[in-house]
Amino acid sequence: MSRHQAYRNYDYENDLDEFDGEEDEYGEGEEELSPEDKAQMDAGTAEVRSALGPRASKVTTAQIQEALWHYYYDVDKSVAFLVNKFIEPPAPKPVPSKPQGGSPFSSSRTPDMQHGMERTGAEWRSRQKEQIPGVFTLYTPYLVPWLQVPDITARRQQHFSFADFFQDMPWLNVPQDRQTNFVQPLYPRGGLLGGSGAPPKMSKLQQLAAARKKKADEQKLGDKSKGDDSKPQVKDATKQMGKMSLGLKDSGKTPRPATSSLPSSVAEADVAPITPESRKRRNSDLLQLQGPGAKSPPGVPDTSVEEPSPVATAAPSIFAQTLLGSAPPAPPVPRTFAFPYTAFAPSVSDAFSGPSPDDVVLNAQAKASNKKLASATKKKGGDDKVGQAADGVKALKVDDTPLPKSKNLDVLSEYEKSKGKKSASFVVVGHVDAGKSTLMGRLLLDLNVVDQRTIERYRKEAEQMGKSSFALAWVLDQRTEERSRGVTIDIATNRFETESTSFTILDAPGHRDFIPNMIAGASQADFAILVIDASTGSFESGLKGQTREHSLLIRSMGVSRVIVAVNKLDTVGWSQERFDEITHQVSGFLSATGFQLKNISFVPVSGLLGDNLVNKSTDPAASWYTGETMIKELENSEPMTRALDKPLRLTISEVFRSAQSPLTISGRIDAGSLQAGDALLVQPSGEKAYVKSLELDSEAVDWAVAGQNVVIHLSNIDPIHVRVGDIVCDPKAPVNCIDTFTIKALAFDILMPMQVDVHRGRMWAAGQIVQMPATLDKVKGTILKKNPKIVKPASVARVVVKMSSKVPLEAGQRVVLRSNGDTVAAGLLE
Ligand SMILES: Nc1nc2c(ncn2[C@@H]2O[C@H](COP(=O)(O)OP(=O)(O)OP(=O)(O)O)[C@@H](O)[C@H]2O)c(=O)[nH]1
Repeated sequence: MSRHQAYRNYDYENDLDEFDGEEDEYGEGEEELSPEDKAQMDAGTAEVRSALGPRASKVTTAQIQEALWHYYYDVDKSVAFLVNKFIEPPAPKPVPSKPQGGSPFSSSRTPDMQHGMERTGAEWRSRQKEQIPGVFTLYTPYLVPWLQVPDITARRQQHFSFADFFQDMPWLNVPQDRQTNFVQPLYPRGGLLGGSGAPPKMSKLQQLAAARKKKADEQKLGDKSKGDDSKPQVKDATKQMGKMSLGLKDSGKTPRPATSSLPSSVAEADVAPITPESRKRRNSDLLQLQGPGAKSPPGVPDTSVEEPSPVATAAPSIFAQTLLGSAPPAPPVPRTFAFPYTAFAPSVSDAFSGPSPDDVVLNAQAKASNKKLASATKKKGGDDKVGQAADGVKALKVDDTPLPKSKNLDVLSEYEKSKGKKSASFVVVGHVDAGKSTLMGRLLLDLNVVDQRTIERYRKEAEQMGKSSFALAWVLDQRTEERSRGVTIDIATNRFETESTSFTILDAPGHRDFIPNMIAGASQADFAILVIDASTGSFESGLKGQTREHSLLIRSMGVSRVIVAVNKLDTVGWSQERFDEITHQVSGFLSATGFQLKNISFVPVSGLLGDNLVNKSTDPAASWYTGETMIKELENSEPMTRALDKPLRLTISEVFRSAQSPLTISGRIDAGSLQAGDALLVQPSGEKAYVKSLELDSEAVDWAVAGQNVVIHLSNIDPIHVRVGDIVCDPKAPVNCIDTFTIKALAFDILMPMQVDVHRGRMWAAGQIVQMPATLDKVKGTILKKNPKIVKPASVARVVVKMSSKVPLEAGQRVVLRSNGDTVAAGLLE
């Protein structure tokens, strides 16, 4: 039950009913006698009456019972009380008109009352309603219930005055003798270790000892002045004391005003003033100790001059002085300390007297090439060596490798003139185990890119690992881990040629853990092959899995043409019905994703058996299909329009060492062109490099244009500045590194200000959605709502993302946003 429900259901009426009993003025109900009390009271009343005899008529039953209650049914006490108060009261004493000192608090507590104070407060209150006649009750319920004073009736009769009652309270007329005298407390004395505090009082014995010591000190000083060396032990002890009392001088020298915190004897002493001169002197002493040539290192501030005012040092305590006498004068102790390395100054200064290892290398290079690069090393010794060695290091940084020669070709006109094949890249996507790698392996086998013997070898090896069905997939899955696990992990590239086109395969992993690699593949593709597993149940599970996500991603990456390979139809007996069902469903969600139906083709295939890949299926069960083979569909696919005349942009997909260069890169040219000898800029490192040579399809070429996958051998750059995912660009029109960008994003999931991973090709960076300025109309791009708090899935929104570091990004590029392993959005940089 919630608290609100509990409050709602609370039965106030009922609970209040429980307290509707009569309450007295003190908030408590009247107490009634228990049956036992009542019986005891009745018996006690009878006993009191019989004890009083005929006098019993002079008291009422109530008075008897009150007395009994008061005295805990003690009949004798009750009788005595009744006799004294009601039957034979004593004659009233004369009451003084004014109280003579003292307090009614102490005087009014009669023995009678003190006995009676054995009842509880509640009992007192209950009794009030039945007061004994003639008893004045000054009742203060919480503070002084015992102020019920039965014997002050007389005072009441004389007009009780509160002013009199409080006459000597502290805030009124307090007599002098009752006023408080505040005595300063005794604080613990300091001074044992020379701390603060007044000089401690000395006992007579201590005074005697001190006087003796003083006398002995005076005698010692006299002896010293005479050159008397007869008491070495005392002298040693004094020396030790001198060491303890650093900075103390004899009272006769350079007196300083005594401070109130020091004992008089100590106040006579003084802390030796530490002047800049004394510090300098001390430092020079130290440097002398360290050896000739030692000096403060350059750039190190001279603290001996700049040190602030001296710090007071501890003086010997009175106790110590009593035992050992006052401290003799001691030399001032430096408060500066030498820098630790100044002690090794000679060796430091010698460090650059000879040629450095760099100099040695430079000299060797100069000898070999008859260049005089190492002129700086001619001079030996001296302070200039440091600068010269630095020059040598600088010289090392400059790569003296001759710049590669350029033919200065007009690449675009060369490209126009060339009658070469068109080149196209396609990415193979689909749910895990849909048969992507097997399909591509079979395609390469049927195209004779891979020979049958290789496949047989793979088959045997795969059989040994219990994965014989993966033999064709091994054509693409080359990594040991991929083969042992039976899954593609990274993008596998391969290439083949047809009569008209040079194709690059980008085989993407289907497993959701490797989506970033799939994104990298999709970012390089002109079109895509979407592989669907047609076997029973697999198509359905694939639709829930990566089939849909991959479709969204390739569209988001700008791929508009897709060939759907309805695979493994051999497992369903080449069922046309199954094919039609899959075609219907997939075309539905692909068109919903943004693909145009005219750009979607469906081919029923068996990657394992090779049906309808390069050759038409010979299976009679597949005779119903009259369409194109997979390879024909590929050839019919036009690659994307190339941005040939734009500045060079290439995303590095591989970095490796080759026979031609210690630094070779490969990647697809996204825009522009390049030729051997060109200068390149690598971002984000900002380092310049040169194209030593380049290759297309394993053949050396002079130039390459957008859309081609090229291998570039670089020179004049350190490999540490080049990484996979970096952008190679034209130094004259470089891509800038930014940390904040705005994209027009298609939301795959709910978007809100949140942490995201930003993917662009192989580049990855941590980021955060910091703003969502608007949701947009999908078709027109007009603003639907400004500053939405969240963006729903399948909506298009303008989103601002801030990354943790600067990365090369520019307008027109496509990025994917992922969060917690899921793709949440993808879009185009604005
Ligand atoms: N019967 C039959 N089996 C196939 C066919 N194509 C692939 N397979 C089998 O499906 C399994 C998975 O094949 P892969 O090529 O590794 O699948 P994949 O899509 O590349 O897998 P990932 O890249 O790891 O997502 C293998 O055992 C193949 O032999 C086919 O057309 N028919």
